[in-house]
Amino acid sequence: MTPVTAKGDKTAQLPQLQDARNPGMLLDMDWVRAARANRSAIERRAATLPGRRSVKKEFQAAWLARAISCIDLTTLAGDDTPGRVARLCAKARHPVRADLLEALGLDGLTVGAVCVYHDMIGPALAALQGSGIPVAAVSTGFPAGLSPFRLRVAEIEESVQAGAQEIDIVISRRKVLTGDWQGLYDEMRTFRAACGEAHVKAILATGELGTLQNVARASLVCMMAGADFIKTSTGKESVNATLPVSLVMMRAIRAYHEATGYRVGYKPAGGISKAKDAVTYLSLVKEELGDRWLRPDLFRFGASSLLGDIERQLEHHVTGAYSASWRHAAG
Ligand SMILES: O=C[C@H](O)COP(=O)(O)O
Repeated sequence: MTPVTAKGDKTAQLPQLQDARNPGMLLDMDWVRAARANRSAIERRAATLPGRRSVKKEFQAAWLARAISCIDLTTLAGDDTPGRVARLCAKARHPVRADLLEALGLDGLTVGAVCVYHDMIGPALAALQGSGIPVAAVSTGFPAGLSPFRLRVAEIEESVQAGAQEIDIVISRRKVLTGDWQGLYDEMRTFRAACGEAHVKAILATGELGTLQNVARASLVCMMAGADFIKTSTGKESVNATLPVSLVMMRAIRAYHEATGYRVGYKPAGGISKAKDAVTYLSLVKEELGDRWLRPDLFRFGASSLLGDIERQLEHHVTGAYSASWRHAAG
């Protein structure tokens, strides 16, 4: 077995890099209108990604450990209970069996955050106390974002008050579909202000935006309005995170960084449940945005069931055998 410590990324020991938070800028409609997305070229490029052997076998464990450190371990179900959230948080603290972590030289590895509905912020905070793992709350009438605007803003304020350090808001899809970019900008700006010190992730719900061009434009508008992260999906749309959408959003992030100097984070979410898909996403981030984005302050997976498969793969890396997937139920 190749030790991760040899040449791999010891995620748990990464120094925290502190970038200035994206303050946003005035809405630049010329830039928004100029944003284009060539669907066939993007789909061609995305189709080549999963087949490419961009991660050598000996580094796979290190990449999987990095993926774990970037997971927003999520439960967003109507039947969530404090008990379920406490179990998820225990998994967030110890995402991989201690003997495997020790064998890999990765003591102290945790996930990036735990993501819950507002009602579960308290139980999550209690279960994560002292761990340094932030609690993220979905907000603004998640997942549809169709409750009265005043209530959506109040929901953010209540979640921040309750102790959420990250707020995942949903944008109004109709503002994108009707080309109301000023309306989207104003809404996002208000959400960002309501978050205060809490970081805000803007969920675009890309599966409901119609075109990749709309995805590119909505990404730019949300960043101009001060989003700390842009996120693909709620996990509740019929189409969630995809590689073509990820390419479009990452290129918007790159363009925004080149123009303003500010780094905005990226969070693909929904339907990512296999370790090999996680590695494909990480490779794409590396190629499109560079190594600086391969850290939890700039990259997260929104996932409820990815961790179990990654743990299985790590177990295989250490022991040479696969365990049954039911043994990795939580996460
Ligand atoms: O933001 C996170 C998503 O809701 C998780 O989606 P998933 O359950 O398909 O992993």
